Amino acid sequence: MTQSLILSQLTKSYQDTQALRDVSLDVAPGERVALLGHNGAGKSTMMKIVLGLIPHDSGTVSVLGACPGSGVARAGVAYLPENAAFHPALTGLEQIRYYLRLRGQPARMATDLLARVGLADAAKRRIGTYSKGMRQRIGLAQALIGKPRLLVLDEPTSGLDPVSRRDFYALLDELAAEGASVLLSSHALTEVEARTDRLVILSQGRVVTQGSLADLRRQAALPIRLHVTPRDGQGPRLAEALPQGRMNGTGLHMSCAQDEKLPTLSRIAGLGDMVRDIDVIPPSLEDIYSHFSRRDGQ
Ligand SMILES: Nc1ncnc2c1ncn2[C@@H]1O[C@H](COP(=O)(O)OP(=O)(O)OP(=O)(O)O)[C@@H](O)[C@H]1O
Repeated sequence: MTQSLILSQLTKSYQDTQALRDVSLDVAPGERVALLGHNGAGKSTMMKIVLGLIPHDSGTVSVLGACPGSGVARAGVAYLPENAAFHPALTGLEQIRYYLRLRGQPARMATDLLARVGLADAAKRRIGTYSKGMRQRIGLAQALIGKPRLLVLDEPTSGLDPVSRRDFYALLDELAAEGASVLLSSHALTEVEARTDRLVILSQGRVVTQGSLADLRRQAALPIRLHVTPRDGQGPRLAEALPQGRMNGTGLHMSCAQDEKLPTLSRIAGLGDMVRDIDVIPPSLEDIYSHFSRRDGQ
């Protein structure tokens, strides 16, 4: 399968700042990839290079099999900037019709695009009266013009409420199922954990790790946390039987290495009627992200 995006040993410096160092990354058709990193990690620089807005210093970039910024790449790539600005006096319908005309597409497609992003009811209202989430949806409707094969989305859900975020990711799921590739940056770790296929952690311009959450979890090999709830009146006995744990008002908290999980669980199960319940809490993406960022000296 031809990859939608291939970055190979990409570097980029601005005067004395090295923004990207030897970055290699592929995105396949239908794949949703999240780019994670602290402020200044190089996410926007990477996106600008993919869009053909700035040149890179060395390495290679293939966007839909073509050079970034070429006719083929521009026709197949959509971009949603973090703070998309629109004309406040235009209605959503007028704004999208305008973009359709610019892209040489029939203006009548605007109604369908607005319905797709959940703005059918607000289509005839001025954008100046829209909430931030609604403006973001206008941005997404604009990005969907011409059925893009690669969507580049810079912090697309910042400032959206939880329901709008869920709707946004549901729409990305549909686009990915139709074969579109998605490269998005985000600081909202919990949502990308559940809604993307692969995570790429960028730190100081370098890819420190990438993979599915399960891959990253394996690589990080962080301890698993266990929460053991005692039966009524059994707390003191449980604390004595599991001295490595820490008892608080809700139960006993302890942790163990990944490869100790099953033996530890069977030991706890062997405590019989002292135990009411066991919760196994794997490391979250926040834990994994901090682990890799710390390892990189941040
Ligand atoms: N035009 C520029 N001139 C000089 N330095 C720049 C320029 N643009 C970015 N940089 C520097 O390059 C590095 C990477 O910046 P970039 O904007 O790509 O990071 P980012 O990961 O997108 O950050 P954020 O999460 O804050 O948007 C930073 O050190 C930044 O200061």
